[in-house]
Amino acid sequence: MSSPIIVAVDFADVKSAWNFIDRVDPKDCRLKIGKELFTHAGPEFIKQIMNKGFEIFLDLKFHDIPNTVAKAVAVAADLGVWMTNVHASGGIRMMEAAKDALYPYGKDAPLLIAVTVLTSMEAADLKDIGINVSPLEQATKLAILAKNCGLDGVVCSAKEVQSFRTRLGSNFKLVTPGIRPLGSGPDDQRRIMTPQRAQAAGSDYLVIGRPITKAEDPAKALQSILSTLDLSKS
Ligand SMILES: O=C(O)c1cc(=O)[nH]c(=O)n1[C@@H]1O[C@H](COP(=O)(O)O)[C@@H](O)[C@H]1O
Repeated sequence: MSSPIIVAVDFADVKSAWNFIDRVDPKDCRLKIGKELFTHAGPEFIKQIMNKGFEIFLDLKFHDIPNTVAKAVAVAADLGVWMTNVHASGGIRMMEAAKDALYPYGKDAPLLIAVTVLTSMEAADLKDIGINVSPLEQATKLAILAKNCGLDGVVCSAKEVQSFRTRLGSNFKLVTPGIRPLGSGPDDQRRIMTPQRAQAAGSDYLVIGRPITKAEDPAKALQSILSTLDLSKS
């Protein structure tokens, strides 16, 4: 697998999702199933996509008491997904419980990553919820906690990648949504970057949704973004 792209399969229904998935090769991208499609279609749908050879990022951003999150993460591992995530702001005990729950799965455990500061948030949004530091400062604090808890990486903005790479090392996975090719509007995203710049900054995985899923021809949109990336890198 040389593609760094994870497509956010945020379609409203299974038929539209299959229209896209059936036209894509697993070597061109991994697929992220998030709250919308998971709530609609559930684990059976994920099993069907995995049977087609796709690696799945189950993005349910668990954020709850440690016991609840640990149990949920173990169910994700039973499902056999490649990656899953929790909110770092759930705290150290929650992240440690999630990591411990994956211990019995050994090398078959999914990658466990923590969301730092959502890419839809900027300084003013943090201020609204009582956090009076910049997104970079807050994301850095949470990324260090996630690493200390033994997690495999974080979800962050590509704007934070250069700094995180230096502080957190080359093996810590940096997964970046908020990716917008030139000419695509930001939608609700605030800390955005183009695919090429995110890759050049050192992002491991680029999570891309609407620039692909809302395109007239999603499979073609994916190929067009891929053609701008260096596929020998990942
Ligand atoms: O965990 C995520 O995947 C995530 C974290 C984050 O900070 N920002 C973010 O946009 N995401 C997800 O990444 C996808 C981005 O989609 P687009 O904005 O349509 O490209 C969505 O499915 C979001 O749920």
